[in-house]
Amino acid sequence: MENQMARPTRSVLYIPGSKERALEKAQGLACDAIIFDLEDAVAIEEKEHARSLLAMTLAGADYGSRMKIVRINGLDTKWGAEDIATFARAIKDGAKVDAILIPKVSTPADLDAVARMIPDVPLWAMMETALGMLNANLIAAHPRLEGMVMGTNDLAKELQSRFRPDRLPMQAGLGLCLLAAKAHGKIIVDGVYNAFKDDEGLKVECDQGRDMGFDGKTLIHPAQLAVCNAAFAPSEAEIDLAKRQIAAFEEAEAAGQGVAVVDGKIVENLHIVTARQILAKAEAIAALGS
Ligand SMILES: CC(C)(COP(=O)(O)OP(=O)(O)OC[C@H]1O[C@@H](n2cnc3c(N)ncnc32)[C@H](O)[C@@H]1OP(=O)(O)O)[C@@H](O)C(=O)NCCC(=O)NCCSC(=O)C[C@H](O)C(=O)O
Ligand SMILES: [Mg+2]
Repeated sequence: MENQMARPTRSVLYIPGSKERALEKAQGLACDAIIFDLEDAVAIEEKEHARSLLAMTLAGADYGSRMKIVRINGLDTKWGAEDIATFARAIKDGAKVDAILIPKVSTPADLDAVARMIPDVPLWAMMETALGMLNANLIAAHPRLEGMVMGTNDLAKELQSRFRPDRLPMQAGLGLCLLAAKAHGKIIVDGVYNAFKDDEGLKVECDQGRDMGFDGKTLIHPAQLAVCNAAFAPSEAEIDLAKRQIAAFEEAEAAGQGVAVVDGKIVENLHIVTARQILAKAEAIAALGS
């Protein structure tokens, strides 16, 4: 929870590393984090171009406080090793990269392999294989891991499941990864909503992810930012309730009581922890100015 307090990750926008205009536009978009993608969003014939364009962009462009995450190709592809070598060099030379995101992580050994090749940079894991779901606890425990990203498209492909607005087929995987991330204090963001012109469907999925406890959601288009930022920020009602709970609890404590009652519901010490987290998150978002 510490990471999340310090740096909101409500909206995490994918940008194909090959798209110069999108790379430029993102410097002014209201996203908390960016995944600069070299993997599935980049066509095979553009892989090398995307890698060098991205390394050059991250050496010079100003993405402000947005977290900058580079998604490499897997080490089982012909581009993975050179992606890592390029960004290890670029970071050494001053390129601003906050984390390297590894696709299709199935075991902690997948993280070890990259960790050996690029020291000192936090690693993030795409959680998108059936084996990855089953190993989520071991993956989340990895000392170099900072964050997890649900890859619901690849997971659906492996499961041979069908899209449902309630995401019933995804629930086991989402739940396992969420439990693992929370148990080990890592950031975890939800998968993408493919229908980028369907704001209503996006809102339903954002609300579900927020209700479950995700720290934010990955997105594929700038048009999805506003809905997502709103869904993952504390609402006015939540902020108001948190303040009233803290005040009521402090009053109860001063009177020698361990429990207060607000809006007909009990408030104990543990609820105050949540209330303070809500206020801290609201403050961190306000400090971003978006
Ligand atoms: C989905 C898109 C291909 C749509 O692109 P396009 O037709 O160009 O959209 P628009 O014309 O509506 O774009 C309007 C302007 O916005 C800019 N733009 C578009 N997308 C982005 C973006 N992602 N980031 C920044 N800026 C963006 C355009 O340049 C236009 O700008 P302007 O010229 O000023 O008008 C496209 O959105 C896209 O490629 N999205 C990303 C797709 C992607 O990254 N996919 C891979 C990740 S999903 C995944 O695989 C997750 C996981 O691994 C899993 O398994 O689930
Ligand atoms: Mg994927």
